[in-house]
Amino acid sequence: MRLLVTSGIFVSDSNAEVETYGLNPLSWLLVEGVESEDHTYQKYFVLGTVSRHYVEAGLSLADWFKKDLPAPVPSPFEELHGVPLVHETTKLLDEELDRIVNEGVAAHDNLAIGTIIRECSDLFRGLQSLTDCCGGDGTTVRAILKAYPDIKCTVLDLPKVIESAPAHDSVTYVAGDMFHTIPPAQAVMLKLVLHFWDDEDCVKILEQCKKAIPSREEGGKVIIIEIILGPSMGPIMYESQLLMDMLMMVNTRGRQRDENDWREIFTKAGYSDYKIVKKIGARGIIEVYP
Ligand SMILES: C[S@@+](CC[C@H](N)C(=O)[O-])C[C@H]1O[C@@H](n2cnc3c(N)ncnc32)[C@H](O)[C@@H]1O
Repeated sequence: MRLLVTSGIFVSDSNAEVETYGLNPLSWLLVEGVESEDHTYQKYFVLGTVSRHYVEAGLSLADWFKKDLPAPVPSPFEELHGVPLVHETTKLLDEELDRIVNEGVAAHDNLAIGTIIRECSDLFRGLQSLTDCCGGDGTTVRAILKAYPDIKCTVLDLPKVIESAPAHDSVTYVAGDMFHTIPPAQAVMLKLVLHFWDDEDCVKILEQCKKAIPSREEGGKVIIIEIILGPSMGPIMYESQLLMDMLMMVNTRGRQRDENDWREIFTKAGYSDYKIVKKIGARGIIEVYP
């Protein structure tokens, strides 16, 4: 417990007659069953990152760097274990790991959506329609609809995800492939999607988004919620961003990007302009205009 207190996971009250330990905001995230909009239970994200498979992939990084692997270069995880992470074949490696990772990614991705809706009210205000591209089971659009019930929301994801998504009167679910076509809307949202893909695939995804939205004058935009690497939010947030960059490098073909990287991708995909709406914690919100 002393080590965990020193590492910033718990607090202790050493003035008490008997030393007592308490939760801080970090360990609070590991408490299950909290009824609060902004609370998502992060146990599975932690279990994934400390799993044998993640750790072994991290340890294989030095060998991976020295290999002359043909493009598309597999991640160290894929090279070592033979299957990619967060993929339909991951369960062939280990069913329990696959379950933990899927739960962990969902918990991580839904962390702080309430804060984004509250802090960036202009992002969704006045929107007539929105497609959440790779929107999973629709958790994000359901949160948006609570605040903006008039937006016509569509969720695009792979067929196996859409099959098990809970029905909702105001949400249209579309099973498909974002590299092929994206359901049209005034705005397309990509929340924590592009960090899974290399630059070339990001350009392809953004080209499809551009086909799905109207002109800038008609309110067309792509909303991107991702890390924008850089020290502007202070050393702790920057370290978190860099650790997430390492996590993506070891386990996926993607990475985290700084503003220059983002600008280059937007330009290659044919967009005319972008605006960083806000940075909240380690993540940022970007609007990209056709
Ligand atoms: C990390 S999750 C995205 C997170 C989600 N936007 C959120 O914030 O909760 C990645 C999602 O992309 C979906 N996906 C992967 N490849 C896809 C494709 N080619 N077309 C559509 N969806 C895809 C996966 O099924 C998964 O639900």
